[in-house]
Amino acid sequence: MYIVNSKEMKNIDELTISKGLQESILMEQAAFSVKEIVEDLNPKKILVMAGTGNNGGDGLAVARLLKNDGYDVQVYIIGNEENASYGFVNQKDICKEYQVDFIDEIKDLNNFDVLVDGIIGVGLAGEIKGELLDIIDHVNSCNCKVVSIDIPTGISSDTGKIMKKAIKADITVTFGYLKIGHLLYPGRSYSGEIKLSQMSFYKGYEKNLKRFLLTEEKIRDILPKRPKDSHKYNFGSIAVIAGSKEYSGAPILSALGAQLSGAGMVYLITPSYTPILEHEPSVIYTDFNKNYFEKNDLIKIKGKIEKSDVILIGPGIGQNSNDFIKEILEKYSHKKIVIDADAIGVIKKVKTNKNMLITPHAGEFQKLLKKEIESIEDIENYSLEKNINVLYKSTTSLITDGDNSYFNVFGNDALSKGGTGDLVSGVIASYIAQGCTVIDSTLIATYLVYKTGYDLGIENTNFTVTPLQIAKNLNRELIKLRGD
Ligand SMILES: NC(=O)C1=CN([C@@H]2O[C@H](COP(=O)(O)OP(=O)(O)OC[C@H]3O[C@@H](n4cnc5c(N)ncnc54)[C@H](O)[C@@H]3O)[C@@H](O)[C@H]2O)[C@@H](O)CC1
Ligand SMILES: Nc1ncnc2c1ncn2[C@@H]1O[C@H](COP(=O)(O)OP(=O)(O)O)[C@@H](O)[C@H]1O
Ligand SMILES: [K+]
Repeated sequence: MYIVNSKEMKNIDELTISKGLQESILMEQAAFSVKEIVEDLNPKKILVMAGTGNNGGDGLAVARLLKNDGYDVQVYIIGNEENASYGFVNQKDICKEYQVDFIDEIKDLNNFDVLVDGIIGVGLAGEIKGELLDIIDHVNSCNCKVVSIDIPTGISSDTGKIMKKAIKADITVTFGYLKIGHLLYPGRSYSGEIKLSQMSFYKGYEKNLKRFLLTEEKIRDILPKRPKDSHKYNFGSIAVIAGSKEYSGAPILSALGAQLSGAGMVYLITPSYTPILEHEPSVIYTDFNKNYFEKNDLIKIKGKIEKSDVILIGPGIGQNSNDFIKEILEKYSHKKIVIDADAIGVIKKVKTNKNMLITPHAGEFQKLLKKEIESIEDIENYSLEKNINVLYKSTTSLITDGDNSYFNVFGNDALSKGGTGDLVSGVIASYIAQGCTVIDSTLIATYLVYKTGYDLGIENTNFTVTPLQIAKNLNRELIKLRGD
């Protein structure tokens, strides 16, 4: 499913209109779908708040459709009508013909049971100012159900950020395509339930789109088949190079993630003792009885690394092994490498390539970027400049190779526990070993871990789910995906 930004949406609108489909037809389609959703709320008294752009035009059309069906509806216009869009003016003229009731003052919003937010949509420019600030406060403090048209007023459709103030919607009805702002927090929570309505937009533009929502359907398409006539080396070998005296649990979660999701051989190499074999005896285990890896340890593990199709480096490795990590990244840059946790910072010092994936959370990415992340483009541009694949881990995770990006929205707070990331990187390495591309492996792994965490949270509570429990239950999603 495609995701667009405001510029792409504008281009799609314009291209559709250039094909001969009039703007008023699109507006009627948009308004009709909003009207049906408002009707489902069984409202007695409705207020449509209309801005003076096309989002307001949609709002006016909704008011007219509701009025025509006998609903008690009033319209309040916000903004300067001198600069109104043609769509707004046209809809206002039609509203007058249909005797829609306009009010020029709102006293108590609690007199209405449904508010329709047709104030500003994807045309939001800059921060909210002036009288609208108070109106938004008023809307957010009332008890009515709020239905936002296209995107809640005040949420940037490009970043999901609140542009000073924003309306908190119960339902957002959006048209044709999801916008980035619906998927990234805080926009994601301000949007409430999102309803996507079909429109007659010209689909020819879709070839230019490069952002997608990760769906179960996509995972079904890319999940590898396991041939019956096979042996362990058909499913790849992984060298998990992880851990330190301080963090001996992280390697366990990574190795379990790799072993319990289908890899053929998992070598776990840690500096200090890690009781992995108590969890899973099939892992091939080595440690060096020391606190952290040093550069000269490389010679001892060379054989295992060279036998492996994939290297996973970083979980629990600490800050003292940077020279060792750098050496591995340089020497084995021809192999697929998943670079996680403390190993991520080391990529600043090496030449990177598309065999590599980094898996930073927001804090780790900020350190790489040396500034706050302003938008999805910051992550995509970094991926392009560094020529590296990125899994940006957050409440909405982004998976990108710089050219195409996927949003994963399956996770929730059941995952907000130390160790979830270690598990994710292990599962990613597993699917790379099984022959999937780095990006597909990241899609599959994040889907499996997040969805399993989500489902376990429903059964047990999000308080109690642990990464180990998720690791042991990865089979559940796989059973569903296989269709057994
Ligand atoms: N043109 C089309 O084909 C379609 C457009 N649609 C609607 O049109 C909307 C986009 O319309 P527009 O491009 O006219 O833009 P909007 O109506 O979303 O926003 C522009 C209006 O908001 C005001 N505004 C912008 N930033 C502001 C700020 N910071 N503070 C206060 N006021 C601000 C502007 O003065 C202008 O009146 C979509 O979100 C959607 O609702 C739908 O009807 C679907 C079809
Ligand atoms: N509230 C949340 N909603 C969705 N995903 C979450 C949430 N909290 C954590 N996650 C996911 O859980 C994982 C945590 O990874 P990370 O912070 O690296 O953990 P660790 O380093 O302790 O193993 C990431 O994939 C992140 O996207
Ligand atoms: K809106």
